[in-house]
Amino acid sequence: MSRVFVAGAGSWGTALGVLLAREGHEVRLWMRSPDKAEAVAEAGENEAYLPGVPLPDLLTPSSDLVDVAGSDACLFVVPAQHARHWMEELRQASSEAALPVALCSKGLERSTLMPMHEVLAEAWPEARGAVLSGPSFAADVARGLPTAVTLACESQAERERWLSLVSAANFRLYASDDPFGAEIGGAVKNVLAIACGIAIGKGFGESAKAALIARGFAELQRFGLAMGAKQETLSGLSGLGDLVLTANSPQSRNFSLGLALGQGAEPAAYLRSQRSVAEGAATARPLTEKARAAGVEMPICEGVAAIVEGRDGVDETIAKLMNRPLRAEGAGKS
Ligand SMILES: NC(=O)C1=CN([C@@H]2O[C@H](COP(=O)(O)OP(=O)(O)OC[C@H]3O[C@@H](n4cnc5c(N)ncnc54)[C@H](O)[C@@H]3O)[C@@H](O)[C@H]2O)C=CC1
Ligand SMILES: O=C(CO)COP(=O)(O)O
Repeated sequence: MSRVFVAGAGSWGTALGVLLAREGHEVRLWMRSPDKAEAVAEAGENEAYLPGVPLPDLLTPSSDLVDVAGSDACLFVVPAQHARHWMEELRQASSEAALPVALCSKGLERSTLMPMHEVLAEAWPEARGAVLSGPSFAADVARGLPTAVTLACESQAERERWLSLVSAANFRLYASDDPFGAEIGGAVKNVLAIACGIAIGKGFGESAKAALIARGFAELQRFGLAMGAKQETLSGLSGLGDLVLTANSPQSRNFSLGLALGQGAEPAAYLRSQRSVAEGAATARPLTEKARAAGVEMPICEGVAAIVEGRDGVDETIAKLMNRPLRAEGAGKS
């Protein structure tokens, strides 16, 4: 039995905490508010983020960051735009310990354009980072439905430790030595899922969505390869696998955001009305800035960035995409 600190008690942090506690690990599920931690403990359930899932006895809700100090491992599940601050806090609370930290958040930091493992390297340099990513809706994992995801880190010994810690009967981990590639897939697919939601919200139908998935995947590969990710990672669970899941289901917050935008919702107002995070909204711009700096074209992601930031309307963006010069298919340069 290990002691695991789960930083972030949204739906995914709670589902992962429940999974580990069911496997016999002692879990501290950290959230910012002491009142909320008390209410969750009393209810025996995280009603706000994962309703209907009883918390196992081995899971203790906590608002105390110092609990990280005695832990064997940390799952980091705080939304990407708040990650740096909480990594710095965890570093202090853990006495700068070289704790194994699995990054489970999917996004790029807006102010620096960095993926989470680069943020971790700056904010908590002693931590030993890994990436846990793949097609996995929190509600599915919490219900014990069969799920497979990627666990990526450079050290083989660390990978093996993570695999034995986090694998469970219906939660299958595949090992990868490409943490950067695993992160890129998760960050980009959220932006593409918004595009697919928009297509459905506009009433364009399944054929249009399939075209967006295929051309979006070409963008994901172009960008990932230019950044040094491995092709096998991009076409694996954390890339193509998660794109297929997220781009096809209203269970996805990113897809649902797109659906609402396609039906005429105003981006900022819609985002303000949501308790849950749709990471693609904040990641779209840093992603496209990073791509442009690397000379990689990502027209679908550019369109999403313009729409969610209110710089362009849905109809204008679609017209621009459809009027691009005709070209050969393939991931290529553009
Ligand atoms: N929900 C899912 O099925 C999955 C989510 N993820 C990723 O996990 C990460 C967390 O998402 P969810 O657990 O779904 O969150 P959520 O959308 O269920 O809840 C948002 C969480 O963010 C917290 N939060 C808001 N402002 C904050 C701040 N300033 N500092 C710290 N925390 C703050 C809220 O308290 C809440 O716990 C995201 O990067 C998401 O992409 C990854 C795989 C699956
Ligand atoms: O990352 C996810 C599933 O793998 C969850 O997707 P959403 O954040 O769009 O709900």
